[in-house]
Amino acid sequence: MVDLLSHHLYSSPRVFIRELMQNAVDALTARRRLDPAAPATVTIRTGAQLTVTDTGVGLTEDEVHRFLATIGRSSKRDEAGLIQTRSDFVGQFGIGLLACFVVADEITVLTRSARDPHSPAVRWHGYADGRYAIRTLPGLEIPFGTTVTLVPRAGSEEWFEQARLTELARHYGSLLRYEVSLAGPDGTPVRITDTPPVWDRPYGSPIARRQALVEHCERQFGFRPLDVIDLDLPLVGLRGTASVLPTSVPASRRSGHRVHLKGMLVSDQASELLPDWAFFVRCVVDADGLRPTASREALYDDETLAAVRDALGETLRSWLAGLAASDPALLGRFLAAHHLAVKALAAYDDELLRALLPWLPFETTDGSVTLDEFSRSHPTILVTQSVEEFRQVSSIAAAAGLGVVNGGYTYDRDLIRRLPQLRPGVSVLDLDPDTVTAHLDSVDPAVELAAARFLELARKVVDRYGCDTALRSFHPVTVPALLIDHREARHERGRAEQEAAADGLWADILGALRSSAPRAQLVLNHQCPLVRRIAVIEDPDLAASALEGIYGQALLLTRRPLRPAEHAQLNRAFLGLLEYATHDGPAGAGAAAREDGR
Ligand SMILES: Nc1ncnc2c1ncn2[C@@H]1O[C@H](COP(=O)(O)OP(=O)(O)OP(=O)(O)O)[C@@H](O)[C@H]1O
Repeated sequence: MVDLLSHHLYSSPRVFIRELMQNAVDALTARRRLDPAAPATVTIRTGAQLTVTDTGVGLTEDEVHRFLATIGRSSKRDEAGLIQTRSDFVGQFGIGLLACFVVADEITVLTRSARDPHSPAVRWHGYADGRYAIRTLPGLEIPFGTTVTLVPRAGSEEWFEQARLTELARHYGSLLRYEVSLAGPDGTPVRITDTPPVWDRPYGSPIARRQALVEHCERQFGFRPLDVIDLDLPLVGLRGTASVLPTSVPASRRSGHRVHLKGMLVSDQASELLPDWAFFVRCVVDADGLRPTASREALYDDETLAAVRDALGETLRSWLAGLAASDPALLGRFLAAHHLAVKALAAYDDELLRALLPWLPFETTDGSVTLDEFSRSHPTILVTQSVEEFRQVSSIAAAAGLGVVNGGYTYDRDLIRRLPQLRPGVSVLDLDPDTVTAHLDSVDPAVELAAARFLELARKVVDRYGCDTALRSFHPVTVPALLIDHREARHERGRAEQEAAADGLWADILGALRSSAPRAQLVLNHQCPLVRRIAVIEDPDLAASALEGIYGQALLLTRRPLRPAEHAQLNRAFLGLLEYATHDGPAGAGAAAREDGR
């Protein structure tokens, strides 16, 4: 058991100093309960051996047998042996001292109980193989308290080196609530504790306090925060700060928070302290009411932790909502870095959305603007389902005066859809192909009639690809045609292709899935000079090849990945046109172009 609990429980030998400091501090807490005026110091001395001396409650011989010498026993539980989360003690499991066996073969504890002033001091020797020996020392001149001595095992000397030990003791113990100091071989003590914590110190002014918190964040996390938010949950005795990162970090590179329990650092990587969406802050907190796991290296994931997570999330949420009113410039800088996190949050929170709506940027046909701004010029907002759809229609829709928002990014579509609840008078519609075509100018009936033969041919050519044809007039004139297509139409084409390639039962099943999805539409642009020229080509084969080319180009304009059948179509169209451009016959396109000087 000694081996299991010392070598296998902890992630690194370095925790032994944390366990020693923690036992000393708990002993001081127990002594102060007996005598609030008792001295309360912990002194660590290192050299050939390490000693940790406290002026704490000490142990009687009987207690040494019961608590120190028995694995899993602790004097820090209640009468029934239950762990009291809200007690003042850090320890609770009765195994911490065993961490010392990672770096030493032998632990010596010299202790004298303040609880029973007439009982003599006791010296206990514990060995890594589980044996122990006890000796009582006559006389009462040894002061109350305890000294633990470790002699480094061969190979573990590095952990006893003064500089390393100072750094470790500060890492774990800087917020411990009693004074801890450390002296090296020359005997000069340095302070380990740095209390009260930076957020609880008295300052001359709020500006001075803020400056101190900013500098503290720079030291702890290495960045200058946009803002520092106070965290305070009296119910679990939690206090601390959340520092707002100045730049965005990918959610996948999220790092955790520094959590102290009753002053002792439990983890500097605790990500479970805050909700997932709060990846824009790094926290340092000290709490009384949270529980550590047995290795004291992580937080125990219980209901209290869940409630703390919610409550801290609420603190951040109200900070955000408050910022809109108190410091819009800061909010602007914050959103420039973290709008994705805020959108994630606003997607589930009406109040926050209402507060932040004027500030959240969206990609629209008017550029990157807020929805409030956008809805002023476009009371009907059209939303695309995907980024490709947006790219495909945005220039044409903008030219036609339509207001389109890119709904393809995570959260954006959900947020836009909630806009009418918050801004009555604004309507939000999904952008479908019919909406776009309806807004493109129709051509004069006479023009349409004149182009009837060409349109008929176009219909025939693109029908093969499950697509309808229309002739419209729109800007920009350099675009010969627009392929308007939605997801269901693409899906239906894919299904039809599979059905054609399949046989027997499978074809029947696919046939049964046939849907009446709206067909894609190739909208030819009558404003485009190229289309006008193609419309009057006499040779039907050349006209068909040109239409194949136009369809292929419109397909490329959609910027979506092409399916094998679409690649084949492009290939055919390209080769067909090359064929015409290069063959020598009298009706050859190359010859025609040469003749009229083009
Ligand atoms: N410096 C000390 N002064 C007084 N008693 C001590 C001291 N160190 C250890 N003890 C006694 O030994 C017991 C066992 O210590 P140990 O560190 O193994 O466990 P713990 O502190 O109770 O719990 P945890 O495993 O959570 O650290 C303690 O409960 C305490 O009674």
